[in-house]
Amino acid sequence: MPDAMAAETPAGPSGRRRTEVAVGILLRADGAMLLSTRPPGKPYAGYWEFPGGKLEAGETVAQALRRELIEELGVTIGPVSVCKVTEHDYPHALVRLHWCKVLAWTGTFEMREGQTMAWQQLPLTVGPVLPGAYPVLQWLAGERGQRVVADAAPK
Ligand SMILES: Nc1nc2c([nH]c(=O)n2[C@@H]2O[C@H](COP(=O)(O)OP(=O)(O)OP(=O)(O)O)[C@@H](O)[C@H]2O)c(=O)[nH]1
Repeated sequence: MPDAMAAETPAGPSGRRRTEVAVGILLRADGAMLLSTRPPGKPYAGYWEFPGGKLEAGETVAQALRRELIEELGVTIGPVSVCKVTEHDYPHALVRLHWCKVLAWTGTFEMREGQTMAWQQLPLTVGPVLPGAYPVLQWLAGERGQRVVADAAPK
C-alpha cells in the first residue's frame, strides 16, 4: 500500500471513482468498541458507524484517521496500521474503507459534530448500522465467537 494516497483513486467495477476512507476501531481494555451516529446533514444521518472520514490528497490512512478523530471526537491517537480493507458501493459514493484497530488514545471524548457515541460489546444494542460497516462487524464478531446483533426473540 502506498504511504500516501490521493483522496480518490481510479474507477472500480461500476465505473465510478473510489473515495478512500480511514476508519478507526477504537477498542477499550474490556473489548468494547466505539460507535457513533452520523451527523445531521450527511448521507445516512443517524446511522451508527465507526469514527473516521475521507482521506485528503497526499494523506496516509494513519494521518487521515488521526486528523478525523481530533476533528470529530477531540482525541489524539498513537501510531496505527491498517488491519483490513473493504469496499462498499453506495448510491452517493463508491468507498474503500481502510480499517485500523486503535488501542491507545489521549484526550477526552467530545462530540464535536453533534453526534452521539456508545461503547458497544457484541451483540450490538444500537442500530441501524451503516451498511459499509457491517462486514467489519461480522469479522469482529467472528473473532469473538459472537453475533453482530442478538437473535430475534422466538415468537
Ligand atoms: N466514518 C465512517 N464512514 C463509513 C463507515 N462505513 C462506511 O461505509 N462509511 C462511508 O465512508 C464515507 C465516509 O465519509 P464521511 O462523510 O464520513 O467523511 P468525512 O467526515 O471526511 O466527510 P466530509 O468531510 O465530506 O463531511 C461515507 O460514504 C460513509 O458512508 C464507517 O463505519 N465509518
